[in-house]
Amino acid sequence: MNVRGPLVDVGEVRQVSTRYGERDLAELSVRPDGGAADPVTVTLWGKWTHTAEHAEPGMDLLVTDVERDDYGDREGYTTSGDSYVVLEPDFLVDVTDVRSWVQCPRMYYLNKLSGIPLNYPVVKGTVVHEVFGDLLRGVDLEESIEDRVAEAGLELGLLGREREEVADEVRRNAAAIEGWLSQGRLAASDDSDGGDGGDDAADGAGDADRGGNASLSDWDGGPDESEWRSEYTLISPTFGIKGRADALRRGQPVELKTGKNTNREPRFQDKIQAACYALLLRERGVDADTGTLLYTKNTALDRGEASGDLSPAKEFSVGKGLLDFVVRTRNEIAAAEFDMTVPTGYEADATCEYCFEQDTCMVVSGRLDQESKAGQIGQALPGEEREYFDATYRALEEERRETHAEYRKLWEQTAEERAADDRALIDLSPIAQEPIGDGRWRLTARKESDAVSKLREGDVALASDGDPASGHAELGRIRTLGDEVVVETDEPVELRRLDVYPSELSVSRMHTAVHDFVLKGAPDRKDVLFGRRDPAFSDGQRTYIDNNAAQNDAVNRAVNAEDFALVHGPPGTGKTYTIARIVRALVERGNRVLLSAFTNRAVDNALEALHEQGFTDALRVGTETGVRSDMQDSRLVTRGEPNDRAAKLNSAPVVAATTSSCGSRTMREQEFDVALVDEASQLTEPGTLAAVNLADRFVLVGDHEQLPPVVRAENRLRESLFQRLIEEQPDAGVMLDRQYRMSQRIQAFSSREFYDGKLRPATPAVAGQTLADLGVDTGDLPPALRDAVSFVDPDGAREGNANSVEAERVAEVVEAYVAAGVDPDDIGVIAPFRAQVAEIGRRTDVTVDTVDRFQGSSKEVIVVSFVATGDLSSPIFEDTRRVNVALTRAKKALCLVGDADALASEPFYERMLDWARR
Ligand SMILES: Nc1ncnc2c1ncn2[C@@H]1O[C@H](COP(=O)(O)OP(=O)(O)OP(=O)(O)O)[C@@H](O)[C@H]1O
Repeated sequence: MNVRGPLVDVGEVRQVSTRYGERDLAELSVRPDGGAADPVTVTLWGKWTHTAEHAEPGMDLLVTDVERDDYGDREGYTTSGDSYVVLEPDFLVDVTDVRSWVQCPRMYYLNKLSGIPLNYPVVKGTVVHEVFGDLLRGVDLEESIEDRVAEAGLELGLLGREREEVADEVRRNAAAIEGWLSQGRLAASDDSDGGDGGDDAADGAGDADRGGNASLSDWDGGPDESEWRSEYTLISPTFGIKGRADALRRGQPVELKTGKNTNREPRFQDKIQAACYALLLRERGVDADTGTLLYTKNTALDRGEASGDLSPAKEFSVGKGLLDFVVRTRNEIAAAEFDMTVPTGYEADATCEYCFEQDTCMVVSGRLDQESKAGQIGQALPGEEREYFDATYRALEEERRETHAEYRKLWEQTAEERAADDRALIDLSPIAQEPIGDGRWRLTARKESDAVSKLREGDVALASDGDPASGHAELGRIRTLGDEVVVETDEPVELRRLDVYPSELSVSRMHTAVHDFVLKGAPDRKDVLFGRRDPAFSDGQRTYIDNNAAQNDAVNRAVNAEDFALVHGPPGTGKTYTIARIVRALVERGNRVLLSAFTNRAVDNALEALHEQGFTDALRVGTETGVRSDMQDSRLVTRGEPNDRAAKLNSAPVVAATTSSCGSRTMREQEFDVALVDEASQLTEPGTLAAVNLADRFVLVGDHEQLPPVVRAENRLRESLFQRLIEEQPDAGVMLDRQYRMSQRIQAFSSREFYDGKLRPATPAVAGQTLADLGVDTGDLPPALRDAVSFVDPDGAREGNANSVEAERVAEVVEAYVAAGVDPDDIGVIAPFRAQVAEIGRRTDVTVDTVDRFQGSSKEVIVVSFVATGDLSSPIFEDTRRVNVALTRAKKALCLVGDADALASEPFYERMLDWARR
């Protein structure tokens, strides 16, 4: 049995005499059942006392396979020979992090701060891994090399590498893999234990039946002898570890290393990595007892004592002792992250002089004034910068924990619960798994029900055979989401379920952005952002836009900014139009511009506005699926001839990319004069920095009265850099005050409540627009809907997050507009909860969605469903900024559907009601 719960007390480690001799033990007090039960004592014996040294009250502890050990009338347990002790099992540590922690905990920390930079060993390593996967799938070696080198074209080009040179090097690495693979195949067909070095390995020629491609499809945890699987995602709920194994061979982990190792034994950290996967496999009932490391620079297949052991594959057996060590190491990481302690390096016995990271390590500890085994160099940063760094670091780690909580739901919730929570589409019926080139697979399934979820086309999601935690799951991008579901993955899976995948990538990229800003940022930039100096502007006023004074001011402000400028754009005020004008003005002055935004949609819109203004010399950086189809011609294709690809990017005067891709290793190497960031009010401060770091000056465009940054944790990440700066430096901003979207009647409430009454229609035509402009005779509408703003009380009842009576009424309202002659495509419905979106969606064909999906778009007619009835004990739209977005999407008619009594119970909604009923 297992014991799990929060720790109440952690005893000292002490020695006792037993009949086996002197042994260490530590007694811990735990409240089982997640803290619900009375405390019990758990005695940790032997090496598990190491974990006791890292444990502290408040942490969650799991001890598996305990034995009962009551003491007097006190309930007690003790570790057995089979036990594992896991600290904070809900904190998911990545296998690669366990590996770097084993090398040196400080290396783990530095990797987290600075991410993986663009360098040749990393890119080459990726190519070799891809080729390895291809070989396992039976792809011809030369074909694979050519393909994979081309795939890395842009990165190789940016690193100044020639295609042939790289191909040769990859070929040399692949030779070892190939030889070893064919040897494995021979051994397997011989029914011998295979894999070990042998003289009969010379036959390295490609062979069609290698790779087990046909059998890749339905491996179900019971691997048969000859099977190979490449890249396998594993998550362990018990041990709190996740990772992606390079390959599984007959259920045993194989890790590929693009290096040389002439010792007989694998490197310790490599062994640990493979052992992690063995542990994860064991949890799934696979008897993984052997790990294999494949060193691709070990070219000879024989063992010569003089030159060291040159066989590429080194096997080792994975015993309980090694697995225990893996778990203990993982516990050290979980404990350090619990306290958010910064490692010093003294935890490890690594020798700093031999470490590649020594210089970086010393610089970081010097600047942040951290204790470090390697020592410090340089002067510490000013106190406020170190405080900023620490506070943001913590906020990001809190966000990571929230992401892990999201992961946890993958196994804590049943499939049905997840579906009800909109986090998964379940019960899909698999139709096909087809290879589509580039080693990718297209999975197709039928969605039998009309279930909805948070998932959207273009999202990355976890495709699985029905059980994402213990079954087979692969990450993939959703291509189609209708009655048929199409997902593209790197590996084939029987598509029975699709889950929301909480990626940690954004947390990692935000860490890097903060690191680059604080540790590598220009002092001048930091002076203004830390409030030590006001932002400067040069003089000169030109007319860029002659029919809108605020927009013209904004362009001038942006062009003259020596540090930064802020453009505050309420709904429909021509933000995108102004952005395009700013970009052109900057390019005319000889500047190189980064055009960025939080979403792909906004980036594409800005690009479109540039095209409309006659400027087409902008390069769109993004994935094929992320970029809108009509912008594909502007997209940078990363595959191809390295020099050519790099030249394309390096020479572009304008590069357009999301802020998230600004954190990618290729974009981090780019330099710009100005970064212009749209939707800046929806970005966290580190998220904005990812773009801003790449340029000398920046312009942020946003509206802090609309949607705030989307983050899970309740902390400082919720305030955008845009909002902070507009409050600290209002003079650096210009508010666009003329809107081109809504009629006077519709915009009045938003203008008054959110913009001090300063927002006004740009022209009389905008102010006076009505449904009659669409050829609708308003006399054909029911009297209640004839005004441009109307209110309907359906007298429904909220059940959970839905209100079916209200949904019915919303559908009737939509019908009435359609009957009067409004095109259904011109109507949109907004509801606060996805349950209500689904409820309404079942009753109408017009677009129905949540506010978040409507930001940045508009419709002639908008119907808003408020759901709430009775009182307003739980917030309807979370905060009023969301209501602002909902109410400002309509151009000519807006109908609010809700419970008048409930709305009237809160002043803000009461004022809204008064306006709507006027
Ligand atoms: N100075 C201008 N003169 C004429 N039309 C303009 C001007 N500025 C903006 N517009 C028009 O107003 C409309 C809204 O502009 P735009 O799409 O740039 O708004 P936005 O502020 O980006 O909207 P959102 O609030 O959705 O982000 C567009 O049709 C645009 O062409």
